[in-house]
Amino acid sequence: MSRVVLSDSDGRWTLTLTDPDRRNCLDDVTCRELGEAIDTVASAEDARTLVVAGEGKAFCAGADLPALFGDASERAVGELRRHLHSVYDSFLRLRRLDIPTIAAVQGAAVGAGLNLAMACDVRIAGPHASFAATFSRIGLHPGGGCTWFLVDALGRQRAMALLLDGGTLDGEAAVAQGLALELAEDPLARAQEMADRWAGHDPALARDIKAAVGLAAGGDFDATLEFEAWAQASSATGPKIREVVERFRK
Ligand SMILES: C/C=C/C(=O)SCCNC(=O)CCNC(=O)[C@H](O)C(C)(C)COP(=O)(O)OP(=O)(O)OC[C@H]1O[C@@H](n2cnc3c(N)ncnc32)[C@H](O)[C@@H]1OP(=O)(O)O
Repeated sequence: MSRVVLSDSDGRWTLTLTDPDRRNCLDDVTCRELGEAIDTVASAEDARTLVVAGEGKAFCAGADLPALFGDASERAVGELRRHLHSVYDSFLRLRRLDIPTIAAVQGAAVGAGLNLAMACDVRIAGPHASFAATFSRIGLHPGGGCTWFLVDALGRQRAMALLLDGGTLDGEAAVAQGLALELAEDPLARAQEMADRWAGHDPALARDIKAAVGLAAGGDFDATLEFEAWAQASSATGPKIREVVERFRK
């Protein structure tokens, strides 16, 4: 049975991890399916938004520890690194999607599962959500972009403390610290409502806003200004802005 289900409603895609008994943890099979699903969305011409969700109690329990690390001590570091890279590459492809992506986090997002949520543009936290950067607690150096994601969302000091503590934020703390956007009783419904709204934009506008925010978050102010200038000029020929301009024309 498939561990990842993809559905499309007029370009508003939803990707769901469907292995609740194992808390949607990630082994090679799940990662391959995740990668294929993300590639399908990337090549869908009608794609406007993507919501990522997990079935059951947990959003994603991170690496299937026995499957990924069970024989780690017998493997050469270089070989293990290549394997981990392929695991991470499968879902970090999410970051390369040029459409807005939203994680609906209803339960625990742990380790690589936290990274999966962080690879989305926005996170909506349910009442039982938790965001666990437990790598150091289980003796692993954080991987899969976790340090970048946390510095980006929390700032250097909080990221450092969370990573060294191997700590967990509940939904409320995640929202207060900027790791999640908001709390919702039903995070999937809220994420889909948001996606419906964003899917109403001209796709080029949404894509360019995402690209500009990406540049801004990368810290390159001049490149952001240059990009915004180009993208704003290019959007200025669209029908919506013309309609608004006409309304104000004397
Ligand atoms: C390269 C990447 C590195 C990383 O990602 S490091 C982080 C690795 N992940 C973890 O350390 C999280 C481990 N899991 C948990 O802490 C808990 O689970 C949860 C908080 C996610 C959920 O707790 P609860 O709802 O009480 O479920 P349950 O009884 O612990 O688990 C249900 C079944 O799921 C299996 N399972 C859960 N997480 C993993 C995992 N990460 N790898 C392999 N199996 C996992 C269990 O063993 C068990 O199985 P059975 O029902 O047969 O007893």
